[in-house]
Amino acid sequence: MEPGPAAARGPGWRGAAAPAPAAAAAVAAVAAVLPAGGSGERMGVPTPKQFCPVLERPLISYTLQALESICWIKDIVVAVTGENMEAMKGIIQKYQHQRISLVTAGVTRHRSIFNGLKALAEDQPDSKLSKPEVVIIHDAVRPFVEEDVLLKVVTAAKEHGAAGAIRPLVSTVISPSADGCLDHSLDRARHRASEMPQAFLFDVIYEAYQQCSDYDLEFGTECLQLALKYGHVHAKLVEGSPDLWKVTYKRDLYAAESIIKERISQHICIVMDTKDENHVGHHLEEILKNELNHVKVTSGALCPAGRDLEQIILEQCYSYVCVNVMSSDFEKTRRLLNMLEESNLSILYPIVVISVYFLDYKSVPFDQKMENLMQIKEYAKEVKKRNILLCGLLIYYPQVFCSGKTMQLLMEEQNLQASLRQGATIIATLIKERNSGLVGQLLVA
Ligand SMILES: Nc1ccn([C@@H]2O[C@H](COP(=O)(O)OP(=O)(O)OP(=O)(O)O)[C@@H](O)[C@H]2O)c(=O)n1
Ligand SMILES: O=P(O)(O)OC[C@@H](O)[C@@H](O)[C@@H](O)CO
Repeated sequence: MEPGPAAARGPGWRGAAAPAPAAAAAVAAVAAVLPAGGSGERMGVPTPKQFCPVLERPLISYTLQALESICWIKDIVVAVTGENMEAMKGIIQKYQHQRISLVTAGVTRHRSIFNGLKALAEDQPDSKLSKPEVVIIHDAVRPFVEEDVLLKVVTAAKEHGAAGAIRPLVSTVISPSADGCLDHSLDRARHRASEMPQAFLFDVIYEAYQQCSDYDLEFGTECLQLALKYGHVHAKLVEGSPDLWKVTYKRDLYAAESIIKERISQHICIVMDTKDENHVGHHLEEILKNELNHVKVTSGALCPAGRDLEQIILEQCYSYVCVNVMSSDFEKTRRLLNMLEESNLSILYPIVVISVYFLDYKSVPFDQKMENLMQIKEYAKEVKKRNILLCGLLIYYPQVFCSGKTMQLLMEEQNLQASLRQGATIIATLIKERNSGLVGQLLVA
């Protein structure tokens, strides 16, 4: 077994690990076993699905991050095949996962889980981990597991001996006859789908696996059934959320990527160095707030010393709009990128940085400014290596607003509003899609 290094953090992590909720603190010790030794045949690709990339990061890393962000889970045991052991160690190292121990998977899911439990049992010669009171079993390919459902199944397992998450059935379950016709169907309203996480008093599930028949180890798919059959324990069933589904087919990877993109696009920070309420950046901020319901739009300054910006970075914001007015240099953007790189924020999720230039590109000669703006291509290539997606956005900002010539002011006001609305639409799309194919591009509103 290989313990892993210190952890990286992602959305949902708030600085020092949150204190354990009272109910969890009532459980003496909790560990988790993650079966991750499958081949992912139904995914239809050579790479086992737990290692398939989602936003250029292996799927299993999201599940590890979800579990390691919960401070009352003391140890996480992951079962992987021998041929994937080095790859798994590399993932733990790259994403700085913590409290991870690796064991060799079995040829079936139940055998993998059993190997994970043996690592936690103190009756094994090479066991380095202490036996938990309660053990969580969770498929490594179910990345969207939240603390509340884990706490519910752990608390229920302490009382009942076993507990598992369930979901309403989407399709009706039927039983075919030998000749391939309908024999009977089950009343869908009286049945549920068994999902994960599940939790057990360690002794209940470990003894069940030790008594388990070879047939059950080979063909079984339900841990709760083992606790019932061999331990006479009727597991408590806990309603789970829709996001607990198991990534099984390719479509599930697309769904997982969409959910992750949606989650990290919920907060946009407008970076500008002014408190002037009439600053055009504040108009852009207002339009973004109106365009994007349920998205938090805040503003942060790079100086003095970017203190409030540092707080926004700590709050795990992954989307930044850096506002430059009547300038085409990179100084502001460069300083923002330096702060983001120092924060290590982009280890877990791609950060989008949009460098916005308000320029009167209809009346100001383009040559010099354009040359500066084209630097973005090279700069973007550089920061892409650190998972930062940088692109530029040119928003038409008539000079009349600077010279204050009121006679044209009204005429140009509508043009500016149109540009700001189009700019906000482009910003929203770039942040939502997080398409690495657009890095280094200069878009025009
Ligand atoms: N011998 C096995 C088989 C499966 N699993 C794990 O059990 C979980 C759920 O299993 P499943 O979705 O069936 O994964 P695969 O067996 O990889 O998928 P398939 O049946 O499509 O091959 C996955 O995290 C998988 O890696 C495991 O640890 N050991
Ligand atoms: O059979 P699979 O390996 O695809 O899935 C294993 C489990 O996730 C599945 O059986 C759930 O119903 C929970 O027990």
